[in-house]
Amino acid sequence: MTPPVGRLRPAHRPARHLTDLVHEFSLDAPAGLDVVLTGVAVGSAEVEPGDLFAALPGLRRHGADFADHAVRRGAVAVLTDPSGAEALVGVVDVPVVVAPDPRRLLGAVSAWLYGEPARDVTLVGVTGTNGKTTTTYFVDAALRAVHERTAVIGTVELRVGDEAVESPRTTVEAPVLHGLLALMRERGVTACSMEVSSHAIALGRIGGLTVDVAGFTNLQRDHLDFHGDMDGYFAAKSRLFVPEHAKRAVVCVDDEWGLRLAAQSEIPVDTVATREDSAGARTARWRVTDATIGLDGVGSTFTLTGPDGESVRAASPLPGLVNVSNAAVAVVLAHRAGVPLELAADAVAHAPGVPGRMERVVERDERLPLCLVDYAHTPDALVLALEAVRPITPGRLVIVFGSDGDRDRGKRPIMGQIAARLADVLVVTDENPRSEPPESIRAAILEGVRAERPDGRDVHESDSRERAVRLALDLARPEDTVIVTGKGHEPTQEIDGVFHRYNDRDALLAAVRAAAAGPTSGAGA
Ligand SMILES: CC(=O)N[C@H]1[C@@H](OP(=O)(O)OP(=O)(O)OC[C@H]2O[C@@H](n3ccc(=O)[nH]c3=O)[C@H](O)[C@@H]2O)O[C@H](CO)[C@@H](O)[C@@H]1O[C@H](C)C(=O)N[C@@H](C)C(=O)N[C@H](CCC(=O)O)C(=O)O
Ligand SMILES: Nc1ncnc2c1ncn2[C@@H]1O[C@H](COP(=O)(O)OP(=O)(O)OP(=O)(O)O)[C@@H](O)[C@H]1O
Repeated sequence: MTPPVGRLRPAHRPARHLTDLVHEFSLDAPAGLDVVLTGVAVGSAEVEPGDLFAALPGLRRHGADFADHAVRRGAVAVLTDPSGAEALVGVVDVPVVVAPDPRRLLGAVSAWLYGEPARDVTLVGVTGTNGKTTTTYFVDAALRAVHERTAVIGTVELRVGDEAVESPRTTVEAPVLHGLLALMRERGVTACSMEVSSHAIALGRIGGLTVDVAGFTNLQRDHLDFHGDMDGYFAAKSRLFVPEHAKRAVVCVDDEWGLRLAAQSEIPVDTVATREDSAGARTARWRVTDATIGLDGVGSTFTLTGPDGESVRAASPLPGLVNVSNAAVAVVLAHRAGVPLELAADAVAHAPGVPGRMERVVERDERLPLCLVDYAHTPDALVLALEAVRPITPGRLVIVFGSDGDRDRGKRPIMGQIAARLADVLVVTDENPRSEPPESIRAAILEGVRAERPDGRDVHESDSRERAVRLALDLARPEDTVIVTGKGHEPTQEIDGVFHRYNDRDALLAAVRAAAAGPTSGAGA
């Protein structure tokens, strides 16, 4: 897939006067200076000629430190806060406009610059710890049933109509978002489903955006390094469910967080209970019943019943009960976004696979085990992924996994313990170690593994993810299942500031080719 740089804006650029911007948003600006703005950017490396550069105060640096770079790349004006403006005196020779909190304003500024493109697109936004990507793709499948051209914004890709580029993150910065929406308008795309991360909400990336329907999947332990505690994390998520950002909501009430969100919501809410034993099963407007896991382990069927007695027989095309949940939420989201219920259910049932989400890379045959790639990288997601795979595994369950560096350290031993409890053969390896020593991350995981399995039986460690995958293939017999978790679709592995091209699916396929070519020597325990 094409890397994203330079491919995200409409061909016909806007042209808006800085003086109009200053007037519209009551900014502080030097008198008498005007320039024409044809775009907006938040990172200096993404600046294109004619852009307004937003120099924002960051967690580590101030964007004003990079204004010079932005101007050299062609920025014609800078939007910043008072301390940025002070730092820029005599540094850049373009107009500097000042707002007390430019990050909060940036979404609205971007929407204004591009002529409010979101108004021309039916928008579904999905948030929650797990299931955003899967649900977003299911929603897209349903939207396609009534919209000729659709778009997807999320972790895996940015897709507008038929064109897709790699996504830099789950939810792009506000200027990129509104640029994408303008591109959609230009290309006749009339519906978009997007993932909304908690970081995006906290950092104002959804400023200037009101989605038609906002969806909530669940809240589980993750990102506590950024949000502090679960209440802080919940508070960030719930800021999507306010009139400024969403017209209505579809909230999964399988957990207490969903119930809490629905209870406090100021916008109309459709609650969905996707398990008969879930927290909101008795009170939810929409309910899933009769969920049956398919015998081939591929999909599941279920009945979805609505508040007005409507009922459809529906299906999830991916294994596991979590995907019943994602499919049910997606059907209700698409229905509330204007897709007839039966049509939405049918489209979700036939949705194509989602890259890196329970993706079947190698099918079981007389020589090879079933091999899957899954993005589970939180304790809860790991439990659910392993539980989903067990029923379709006649032999042993072999897992290759690790945990990210520079992120929530507390979950590492927990992940180790879960893998030791629910899988048979473990290959502990690296994920994205980032700035941390990879061996210390593995050591923390192995501590959890030992707590569950003190004799260290069938536990292996490898300092190379490629070799770990190969080792798993070597160890597995045809009746076993190999599942590689944690990185999903990711096209790179981040080690010490360098992004190496790496992908679990490719590594599995390479390991299969190597196995076909002859015996190998993997890295052992
Ligand atoms: C923790 C976090 O989200 N940080 C975001 C934050 O960065 P920051 O405050 O640390 O920025 P900084 O490095 O101090 O720099 C300050 C300013 O200088 C600018 N700058 C910096 C360097 C440079 O060369 N040129 C330049 O212009 C930066 O764009 C920034 O505006 O603001 C920046 C833009 O203003 C974001 O790019 C950055 O996201 C970073 C890249 C990131 O990795 N974010 C992740 C954690 C994230 O957002 N993840 C979620 C998904 C989470 C999940 O569900 O798994 C996502 O939506 O992708
Ligand atoms: N509804 C769900 N509840 C719990 N776990 C889930 C659910 N849906 C998917 N998962 C698990 O979480 C993993 C990530 O799923 P998905 O990519 O759809 O979520 P996400 O919210 O987009 O994650 P991220 O924000 O980290 O990209 C899956 O690979 C699966 O193991």
